[in-house]
Amino acid sequence: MAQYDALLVVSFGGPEKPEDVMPFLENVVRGRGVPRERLLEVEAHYQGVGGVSPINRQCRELIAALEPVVGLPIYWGNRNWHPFLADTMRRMAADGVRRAAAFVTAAYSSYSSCRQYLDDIAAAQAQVPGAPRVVRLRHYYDHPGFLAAMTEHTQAALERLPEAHRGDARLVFTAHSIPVSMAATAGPSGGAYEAQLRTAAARVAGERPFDLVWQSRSGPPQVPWLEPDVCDHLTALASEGVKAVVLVPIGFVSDHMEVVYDLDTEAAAAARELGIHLTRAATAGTHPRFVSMVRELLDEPEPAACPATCCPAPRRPGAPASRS
Ligand SMILES: CC1=C(CCC(=O)O)c2cc3nc(cc4[nH]c(cc5[nH]c(cc1n2)c(C)c5CCC(=O)O)c(CCC(=O)O)c4C)C(CCC(=O)O)=C3C
Ligand SMILES: [Fe+2]
Repeated sequence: MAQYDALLVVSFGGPEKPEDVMPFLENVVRGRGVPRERLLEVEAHYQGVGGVSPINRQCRELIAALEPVVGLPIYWGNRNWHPFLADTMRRMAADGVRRAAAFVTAAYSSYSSCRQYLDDIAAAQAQVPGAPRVVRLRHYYDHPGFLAAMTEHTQAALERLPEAHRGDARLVFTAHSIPVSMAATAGPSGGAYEAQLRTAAARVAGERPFDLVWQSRSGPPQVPWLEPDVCDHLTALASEGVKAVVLVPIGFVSDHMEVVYDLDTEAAAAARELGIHLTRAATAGTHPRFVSMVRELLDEPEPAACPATCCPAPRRPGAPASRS
């Protein structure tokens, strides 16, 4: 069993009031070539819900659920909004933390879902004299705790469909789209983001047929991203005669903005228009098996660090090679 003296929860971060929204978005897209129009559109999604992303509250709820289970002091730091990782690192150093385990709220390999978090942890450590050592807990997309939570939530979403449609409803798994080039270099030998998602989706689907599609595309339009988009896929399913769909956001671990806007607002409207009965499975959130998974990960031997070559930062013409 590895010995840690603290757990560090590392997340994306989100705005908590209307004035936070633009500075948060600027942090997310700095040097990323996301068109201004796309940014203003996304700003409107956040302002439409009062300028408050659900993600910080969800992190606090996860930490509250972890507290009685992990038996360690828990710290929390974000990449893109308060509490920022560097500020948290400073507190950890002041509290005398020497060796922390990091639990990242992203389960899969890719630059955006793995390496970028590691780079941001390292950048925060570099800013803080006496910063603790940080060991990132392993990827957990195939952990029985994560899969049990998603399987139970998928079953519950199936049961929310009208009874006559439950038998032949299609399971449609979704994850954040990423640039095709980023997908190609994900993990130690490439393609890991999609392969891991497919593994997790197949385990949750069991005997049922399923599809894996993409959501929340960003970036400049001339750059290819993973397709099909979930709304286009619903259109295709409707033309095949599919009458009921359960959306399963297997790519995320809480019901944050990408889930409540892109699925519960946009995809739900598309389904209504197409005459498809649609329900959406909850993400892992604070499901007890997801919470106990973190404890189990802490009890494992120290995981090997990712090879330095995996999930490289994408080359972005005109942008600095790396932000951190
Ligand atoms: C793989 C992946 C995950 C899953 C792994 C993980 O969870 O980390 C994820 C999660 C999230 N993405 C989020 C929000 C945003 N992502 C953006 C933009 C981007 N995402 C990307 C990838 C991912 N993103 C990429 C390649 C970009 C393009 C810019 C770049 O190359 O980096 C933008 C910019 C505006 C736009 O959407 O165009 C926003 C606002 C939120 C917060 C939700 C909330 O506030 O509740 C969360 C959890
Ligand atoms: Fe994102």
